[in-house]
Order: sequence, then structure tokens, then C-alpha cells
Amino acid sequence: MLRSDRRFPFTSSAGAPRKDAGKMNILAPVRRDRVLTKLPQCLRKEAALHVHKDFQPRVTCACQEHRTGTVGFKISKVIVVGDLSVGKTCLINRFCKDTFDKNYKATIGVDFEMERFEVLGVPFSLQLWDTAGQERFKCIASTYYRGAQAIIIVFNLNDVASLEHTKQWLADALKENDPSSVLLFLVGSKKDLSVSVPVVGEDFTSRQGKPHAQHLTLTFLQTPAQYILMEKDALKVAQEMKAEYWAVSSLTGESEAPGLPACLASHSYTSSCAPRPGTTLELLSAPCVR
Ligand SMILES: Nc1nc2c(ncn2[C@@H]2O[C@H](COP(=O)(O)OP(=O)(O)OP(=O)(O)O)[C@@H](O)[C@H]2O)c(=O)[nH]1
Repeated sequence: MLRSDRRFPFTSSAGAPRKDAGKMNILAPVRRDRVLTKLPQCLRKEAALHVHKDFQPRVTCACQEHRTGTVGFKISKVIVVGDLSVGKTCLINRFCKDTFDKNYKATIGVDFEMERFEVLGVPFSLQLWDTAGQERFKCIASTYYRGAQAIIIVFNLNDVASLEHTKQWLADALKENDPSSVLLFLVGSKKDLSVSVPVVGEDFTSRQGKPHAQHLTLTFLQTPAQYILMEKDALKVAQEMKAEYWAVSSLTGESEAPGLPACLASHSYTSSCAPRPGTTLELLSAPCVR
């Protein structure tokens, strides 16, 4: 179910197969640009539930002494959904490998990337699940939706229909996840095509030189004014979804998900600290050692 000619699990961040694939305990050092030493105010440790004044005192105490066995960053699972060819794979490739491929290769089912970070000195991993936009693979892809901490819904800033479809993508993804705890991001892709000075009358095929585009019904925005309207609509949809909104270009790397790791790390930290059903019972009956 992986892109046959692309990646496979456990590749290095450069995309090459790792010599130590299969030996998960030997890890290469985290890339320097993946080391976060500071989180935004609202995402710091102080935001964790267990530090709130009225939180269960014994659990708070256990968390402070790292006795829960769960304190630390959990792996965050992120699923990326959206219409066919909107640029989901390119978005992930830009984020994980800082690369861009202008050739379209449809994702078959799902694809997977693991990205490692260090946040405030603590290792943190992001699992990025790239799902197929093609209708015929939707059934396979949706089996991977469960257990996501974040959902990234991608649409093409030049294709109004793809924005309209985001609501359905979200509804499908939320069937498998808890809407109250999942973080949502609405991402408008291919910003470079919208804001670059368009050649009037030029279509997608001639602009990109991709034969596959002939099969797609795309409405190309021709003027900056139309782009502004599209962004306005997108912001409205994001508001309705309670999602954070980004407009990005994977081609240029513009606005590439800057806050994503910090946001997810914090989310993962706070949810790690919150008592899970089993843990809570155990902790409540244990004496609080100071
Ligand atoms: N100009 C431009 N082209 C882009 C951008 N992002 C993606 N593309 C192109 O759009 C096409 C589709 O990109 P993909 O990332 O494969 O799309 P996808 O959403 O993963 O497609 P499926 O796997 O079929 O769901 C490719 O030809 C990319 O090169 C962008 O930011 N700018």
C-alpha cells in the first residue's frame, strides 16, 4: 500500500534506506532544525492539565515525580486527507525532507513517514500518514484514520471544489477519532500557482506540462482578487471546523507548517500527563510521596 516507487517505512530523513532499519533502538541523532528549545507561551508545560490548581492532587504529585510511567511525549499520529492531487504528499515531503517532486504519482492506499524531534530536551516523534485522495482507495485509507492526534485537511487553493470537499473529508476522519481531543488544520496548497502572475487563458496542463492534468477538472484562479476570495472562503470553512488555517506552497516551501511540531508536542505532553483510566485508579490508591 505504499507508493511503489517512493518511500518505505524506516527511511532516513534524507529518504535513503537506513542501514539500521529493523533495529529501532539505534537511532541517528535528531536533525539540528528539529530541536526545539522553546515553546510558545500557550503550549508550555504550564498548560498541562496536571499543573492546574484544581486537578486531582495525587495524580498531580505522581506526574511531578514522573511516577506515572506515561509522562513524556507520546508519539503523535497525524493523518493528511484531501482530494486527489491537491498536494498532500508534496506537503509531507517538504516538511520531512525539504524536497519537492513536480511529477505526480498517485498514493496507493496510504504512505507513512516518521519524523523525530527533540522538544525541551525530550525526544518526540511525529507519525505522518499520507492517505490517497482517489475515491477507489478511500476505503483502504480510511482504515488508518483511527487514533490520530491531528488531522490535516488539504485543499488546492486553485480548485474551489476541493475546498468544498474538505467538510466531507473531515467528517469521515472524525468518525474514527474523538472530535473533542483532535487538533485540526486546514491547509490550502499550491499557493505559488495562485499568487504568481497568471497568463490569461493558460490552463493547468500547459502551465505545468503534466498530461495527467487533462483528466482533472480544475478551476484555475486567474487574478489576485480571486485568490483573496478563495482565502476568505477558506478562512470561513476553517472557522466552522475550528481548524487552524495555513496557505502553503510545497514548491517554494512558503509557510511550511511552522507551528506543527510544537503544537503537537504540547498536545501530546498534556495528554500524556492526563490520567488514563487504568493509571488513575492505580495512582489514587497509591500514597503520595513528597
Ligand atoms: N505548483 C505546485 N505544484 C504542486 C504543489 N504541491 C503539489 N504540487 C503538484 O501537484 C501534483 C500532485 O501532488 P501530490 O502531492 O502527489 O498530490 P496528492 O494529494 O498526494 O495526490 P493523491 O496521492 O492522488 O491523493 C504533483 O504534480 C505535484 O508536483 C505546490 O505547492 N505547487
